[in-house]
Amino acid sequence: MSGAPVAPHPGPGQNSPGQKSPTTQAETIFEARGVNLRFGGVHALTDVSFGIRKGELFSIIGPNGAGKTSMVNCISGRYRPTDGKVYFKGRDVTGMTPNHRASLGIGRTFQNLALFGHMTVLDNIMVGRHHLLKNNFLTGPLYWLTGARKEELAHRREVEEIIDFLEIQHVRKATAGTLSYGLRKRVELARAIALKPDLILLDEPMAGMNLEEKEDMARYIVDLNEEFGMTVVMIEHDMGVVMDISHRVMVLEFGKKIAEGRPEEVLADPRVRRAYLGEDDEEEEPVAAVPPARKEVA
Ligand SMILES: Nc1ncnc2c1ncn2[C@@H]1O[C@H](COP(=O)(O)OP(=O)(O)OP(=O)(O)O)[C@@H](O)[C@H]1O
Repeated sequence: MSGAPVAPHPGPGQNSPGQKSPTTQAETIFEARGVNLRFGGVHALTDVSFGIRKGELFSIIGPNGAGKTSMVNCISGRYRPTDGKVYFKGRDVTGMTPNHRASLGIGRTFQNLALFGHMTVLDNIMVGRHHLLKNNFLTGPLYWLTGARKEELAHRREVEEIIDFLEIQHVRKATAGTLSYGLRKRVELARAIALKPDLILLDEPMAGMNLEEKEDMARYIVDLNEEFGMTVVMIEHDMGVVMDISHRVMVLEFGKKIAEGRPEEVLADPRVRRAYLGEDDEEEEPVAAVPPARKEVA
């Protein structure tokens, strides 16, 4: 375990009555310690520390340029912190490549769609699952003897389950590039789930969606978290959705963490109101009307 920090977070009593509590005595699945990230003179992240609990739906919010994508890239391995450490399942993964981290269980979707537009939905979802297959080109010729066929069938079954879960059966044979934006986002999510990550990073999963598409996507994300048991880390600009479905929220501003906590705590935080939402201290209005859907789901 290399002296890694897997201290349990304080759990009981942290959540509102009735709210599902994955955080109760949950272990930390990811931890950032003193992360700094610089691009020349730009300080994208300054001394950011936080922990994500196993089974949690954790959101990162902040104004444009606050460092949200930079932080997610430090989790996925796309960026390496200039200083500081990141830990996944108790292992120091700071120096690991994105592929290595993916093989340990970190999956992601992108802010801008990254599908193969000329391939079918099914093929897009199958891509990348190869590292999950035990049989390879050496055992391939012994297809009927080595269990490769059985493995392929099981593999397809799982992909079909994901297709059912995201309700994209009707487009499974369609070319990805021909689909509506909302559907393509869903296919991208399907592909990320197909890698069976323990922690999934969702970069603006609802960007560019209409209200109905957003509601659908929010439901899929909650189900993914609750039914598939995946830890979810989400960047999302739609505050209503973030506050509605997240267990905890971290707020960044100019690359620094200015708040972290349950949605209601973050909403009430004067620094968040002032800095992120541009409100005066005297302002009495609530920051957002937040329907308690998350609590009903529980
Ligand atoms: N590859 C890069 N090279 C240079 N500067 C970068 C790079 N990536 C991010 N930055 C800078 O780091 C800062 C944080 O950017 P980042 O994209 O992480 O913010 P963000 O909160 O995700 O913003 P947005 O909401 O607009 O996507 C910005 O000043 C940005 O210009």
